[in-house]
Amino acid sequence: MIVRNINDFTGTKFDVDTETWSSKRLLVKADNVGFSLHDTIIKAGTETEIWYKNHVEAVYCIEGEGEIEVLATGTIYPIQPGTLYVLNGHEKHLLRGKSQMRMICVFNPPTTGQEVHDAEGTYPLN
Ligand SMILES: CC(=O)NCC[C@H](N)C(=O)O
Repeated sequence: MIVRNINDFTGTKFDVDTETWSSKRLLVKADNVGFSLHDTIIKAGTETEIWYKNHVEAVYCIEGEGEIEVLATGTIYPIQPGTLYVLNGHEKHLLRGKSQMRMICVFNPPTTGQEVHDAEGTYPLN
């Protein structure tokens, strides 16, 4: 059994900060549970281009407002608390935070916990 508290992640190597988002990786590959679980903040007024070609990501918004644009189609979905989106087609997308958003993210396969997006918006397959 694993029991953790988000407060214990602040400033650790599993607390990753970038220009447009920060993310605490609460469960990672080394935990051997088959997925990773992240508590992510999308910063207000930001846009991030993302393409998880090696992962499926499920994202559940619990705070804030924003939108996701699917680049292949131009379709825009609003995001608000209670919205879930799942990138089960590895969709390349733009994620926009209108206000600061807090998202609970699940990755399969799991991340190591240190990932930041490369030039394509991708995380490597570890
Ligand atoms: C929602 C999203 O994809 N944000 C980017 C960061 C990612 N969730 C992560 O925690 O690595």
